[in-house]
Amino acid sequence: MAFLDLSPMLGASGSVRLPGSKSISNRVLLLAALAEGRTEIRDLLSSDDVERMLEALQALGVRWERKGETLDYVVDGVGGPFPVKTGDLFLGNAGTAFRPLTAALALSGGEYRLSGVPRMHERPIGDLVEALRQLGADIDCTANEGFPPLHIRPAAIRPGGVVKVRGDVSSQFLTALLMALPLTGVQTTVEVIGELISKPYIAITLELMARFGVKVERQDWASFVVPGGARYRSPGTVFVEGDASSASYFLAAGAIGGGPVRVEGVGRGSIQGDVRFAEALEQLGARIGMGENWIEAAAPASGTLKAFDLDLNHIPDAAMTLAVAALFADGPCRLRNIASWRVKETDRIAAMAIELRKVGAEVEEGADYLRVTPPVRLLPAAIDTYDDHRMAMCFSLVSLGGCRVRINDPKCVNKTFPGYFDAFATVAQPVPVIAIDGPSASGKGTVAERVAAALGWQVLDSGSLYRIVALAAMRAGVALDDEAGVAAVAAALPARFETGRVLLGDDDVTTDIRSEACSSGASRVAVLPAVREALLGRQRDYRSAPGLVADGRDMGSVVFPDAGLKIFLTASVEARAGRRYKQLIEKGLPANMQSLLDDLRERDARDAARPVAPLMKLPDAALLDTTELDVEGAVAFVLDLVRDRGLAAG
Ligand SMILES: Nc1ncnc2c1ncn2[C@@H]1O[C@H](COP(=O)(O)OP(=O)(O)O)[C@@H](O)[C@H]1O
Ligand SMILES: Nc1ccn([C@H]2C[C@H](O)[C@@H](COP(=O)(O)OP(=O)(O)O)O2)c(=O)n1
Repeated sequence: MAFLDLSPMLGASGSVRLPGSKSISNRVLLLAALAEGRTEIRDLLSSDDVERMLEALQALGVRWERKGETLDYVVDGVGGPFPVKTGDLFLGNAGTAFRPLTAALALSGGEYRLSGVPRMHERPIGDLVEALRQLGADIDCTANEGFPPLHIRPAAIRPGGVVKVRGDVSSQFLTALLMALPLTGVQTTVEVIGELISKPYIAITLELMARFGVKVERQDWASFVVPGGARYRSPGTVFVEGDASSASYFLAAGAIGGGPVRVEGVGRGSIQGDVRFAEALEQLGARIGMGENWIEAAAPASGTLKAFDLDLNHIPDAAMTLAVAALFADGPCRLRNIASWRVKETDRIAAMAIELRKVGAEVEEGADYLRVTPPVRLLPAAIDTYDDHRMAMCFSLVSLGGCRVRINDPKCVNKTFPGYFDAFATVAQPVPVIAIDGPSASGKGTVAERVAAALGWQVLDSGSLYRIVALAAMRAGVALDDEAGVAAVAAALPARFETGRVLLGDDDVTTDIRSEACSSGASRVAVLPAVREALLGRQRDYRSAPGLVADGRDMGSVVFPDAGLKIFLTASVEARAGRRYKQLIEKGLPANMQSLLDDLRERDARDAARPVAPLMKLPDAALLDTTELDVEGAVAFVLDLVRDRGLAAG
């Protein structure tokens, strides 16, 4: 399974230009297709769901063209029902394509089959089919009644009068019906049964229909009159606003990670209901700024988000972002009136509960609510995303808690936001790492410790972990070439570092691990891939604010490939043997110059030749040869580079 590892972040600030709104993109495409005249659409969203709509329109005889490599399209409207009267349409998991096309095709007088991915076939559409049947449409649910796939046949449509549709499962049924009804040319009233959910999405529908010349008369949110003789007419050019739901991740990043983070493409003038996510964030204490076409969020003055109890029916999609923001609140939070989550790309209430628990939260799941109690400390976890773009985007925010997080199947964001993780990387600042790799006795440990002390950062002596593993394996009687056996020792290693001391269980092994037996043992267990894998997460957990200096052989290549500074520290083998000799004698340990030289040569060869994580100078590492350089000189070299790259704050 493909995954993306996000590093622990220090914070977030900056600015992001949002991709186009999915809701607006797919509505505008359909309206432009049904309208008379040519419509120019600017800044259309480029994503899977929009692709599905474009393919379907083409198959139905609508001519459209993309202007070069831009996000601007031209659609030649067909001025009524679709001209192609038969078709077999695959619509993936795009609800914003499936529902409106179902309604428009049911009233188009042709024979069509509509299907999608397996999850699409689990998402209800019965209420819409029922409403269309009241108009005389002939629609078959070919697998299970109430669910796609669908088979539509030509039928005598009886428009006019009153059509009833349920509004409490998905507001897309009402949207679909309203957008299709002008095809009949007859005045028809739609009455909503049950409390209409997600009203702001209906507001988008009405606003866009009006721009295409059809004004629907609304009485409360209960009944809607589509006028007779109404026809869609192209308004000429339509600009697609930035996606307000996508904005929520960046605004939350600003509120959690210090900020300010600004999103451009939505603002005060937006017709999307999800801009009200900013108000919800404000209730959590975030500081919000807003202009005509931008919104900005920063952390509360107190630094911590306030616990909340909110009815989120009006912003069902952006509300998912609040479930993850709850991890950063100062107490238990409740998200209410979110039952529609259960019929989205996945059962989002269930999925959210499972994944929030993985990072340490206590979660209570109800039919239409979630209660999230934030953990004292976030736990690193691999997050499953359920083919749901919003799950993937939401959980990227965990990294802002200074906690690494793995996102499984990160490409699912392509549904609405293919460049999401790149955009996230432009506002989130990873905890900085200096990776110092090089051969034995080149001075890595000494330099790493001094640099860390100068910066006030954490330090990781990764070699000592391999040494402790070798010692623990020898003590447990596990042969050093028994890969599974040593890996098991490594995975459960009860090792701790305490001010200058190394402890294995309750034993102080500070001196023991420096013995020649442990040095050569470490070098032997370090060639075993399963051992390296077992120590990977443990090493990455040393990365915490304000920064980390890590030394070893593969700090820059494997453990922290995104390190802001990589150093390859080396010296001639004679110089290194001389240093090691002096070091051992000073510690009162036995030492022999010739055997140290032989041993270093042998270990250099083994470290460089092993197939996993071999020792080498990476192309992006700075070379530091200390054969003729003292410790102070080496430390100054590294600190100069830190300054040049602006790696340390202040
Ligand atoms: N640039 C240097 N010049 C001289 N001696 C050094 C230098 N860097 C380190 N040393 C000494 O060499 C010895 C080995 O260094 P150490 O940090 O343990 O190496 P490593 O971690 O690379 O095995 C230490 O006693 C250290 O003081
Ligand atoms: N990141 C690391 C660190 C050390 N190792 C191996 C290499 C060495 O043989 C042992 C011990 O490492 P350490 O840095 O303590 O060894 P030296 O003091 O340099 O001899 O572990 C590794 O493979 N990967």
